[in-house]
This record gives sequence, structure tokens and C-alpha cells, in this order.
Amino acid sequence: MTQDELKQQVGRAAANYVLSNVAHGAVLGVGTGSTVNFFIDEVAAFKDRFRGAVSSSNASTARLRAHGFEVLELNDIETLPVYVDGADEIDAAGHMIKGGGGALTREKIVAMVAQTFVCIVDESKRVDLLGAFPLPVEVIPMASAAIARRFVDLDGQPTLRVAKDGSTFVTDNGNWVLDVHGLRIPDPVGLEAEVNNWPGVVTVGLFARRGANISLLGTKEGVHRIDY
Ligand SMILES: O=C(CO)[C@H](O)[C@H](O)COP(=O)(O)O
Repeated sequence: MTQDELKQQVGRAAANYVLSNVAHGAVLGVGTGSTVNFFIDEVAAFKDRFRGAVSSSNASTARLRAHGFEVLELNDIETLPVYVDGADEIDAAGHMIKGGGGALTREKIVAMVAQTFVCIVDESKRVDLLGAFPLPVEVIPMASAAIARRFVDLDGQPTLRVAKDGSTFVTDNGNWVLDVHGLRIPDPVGLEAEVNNWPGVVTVGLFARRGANISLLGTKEGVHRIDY
């Protein structure tokens, strides 16, 4: 199976999960990325079962709307039963690196409100130690060099993310992203707390304090569900 086929398989499994576990008329929390795109495409056939969705990015909002989903403002929602999102890495405790698509800040906000975080990944994302994937950090532009120096002090190699056209990548919130290579992260909860405290950091792409509750892992042998 190709990686895309594994992603499609978990997208379908996540659609089945929400159809079985989320009450009629509820609002869905929807993440960002190619795996989530498969989820959106699969769940769209059942959109009338839901009041709508809260989205974590402009890209997911556009895809949801193209399918006729109502996209609601998080400020108008009190509870979200489930948030479905992908990850760049996930460890045995459900801690994740996220932000490969640059949507980490809104993803973390929507995840904070949700009761259950369902992480959908193909098996290549499952790791014993976080950090082989460069850690995305959304920063206020004027702080980027100062924050980069702090990561160098931690033996990381930060690079400023560049868009496909060669310009500096800008998030949906108007900020920049540092991708920090070469980190080994044995204490993701501690590093998340530390980096969160640095002035100019908007969001660090460690989702550890609020990790996944469930992962649906796409493998050649089928989808494995892991509860944390
Ligand atoms: O965090 C994310 C976007 O900010 C994505 O969930 C993560 O990058 C995984 O993406 P994909 O499903 O395309 O592999």
C-alpha cells in the first residue's frame, strides 16, 4: 500500500469513529493536512448528521465548505466532543510533533477545547523518541532570530520556513515558522512548557501536555486503534 492509501484508510476509519461516537447535531473539530483531507472527504457524505465543523486552518475551511459543511467560529461553540487531526510524529504516550503544514496554533487551540483528540496517522509517523521530524515553532517575526539562538543553545539547528515560491512562509495568523532540526526530545511535556515561556513564541509544535487520547494508525495489516 502507498502512504496515500494508508492515509485514506485512516481517514475512513476516523469517519467511522465519529459516526459511531459523536451525537447527532454535534460540531466536529477538524485539523489540517493531507490525512485530514481524506477524513473530510469521507465524512462529507454524512455532513447532515452534524451541526457543522470548527476548522483549524484556512485550507481545511475551504475544503469543508466545498463539501457543503457549515464552518463555525470556535467562539460560538462551548463544547467539541471530538477533534480529528494528523501528526508528523507520535510516540507511545500519544505525545506528538505537529505543524508540518503550519497550522499548529489553531490546531492547538481547537484541540484544547475538544474532549477527545483522535490522531490519524500512517505507521511511518509512529516513533519511540520525538525529534527526528524538525520541530515547528510559530513565532512573532521580530523574535525569530532571538528564538533561533535559544534553540542553538539546546543543540538544535533552526531554519526559517520558506514557502514554495521562495518567500518566507507566513501562517494563517501572519507569523513565521522556525523548523528546528536535530533535537532529541525525551521530555516533551517539559520542553513544551519551556519553549512556551519564551517571549515571541506563539506556539511550539509539541502537543504533549494535551496529547492524543486515541490514535488510528494505518498499517498494511489494517487500522490499529491505540488508546492513551
Ligand atoms: O500538523 C499538521 C499541520 O499543521 C498536520 O497534521 C501534520 O503536518 C501531518 O500532515 P499530513 O497528514 O499531511 O502528513
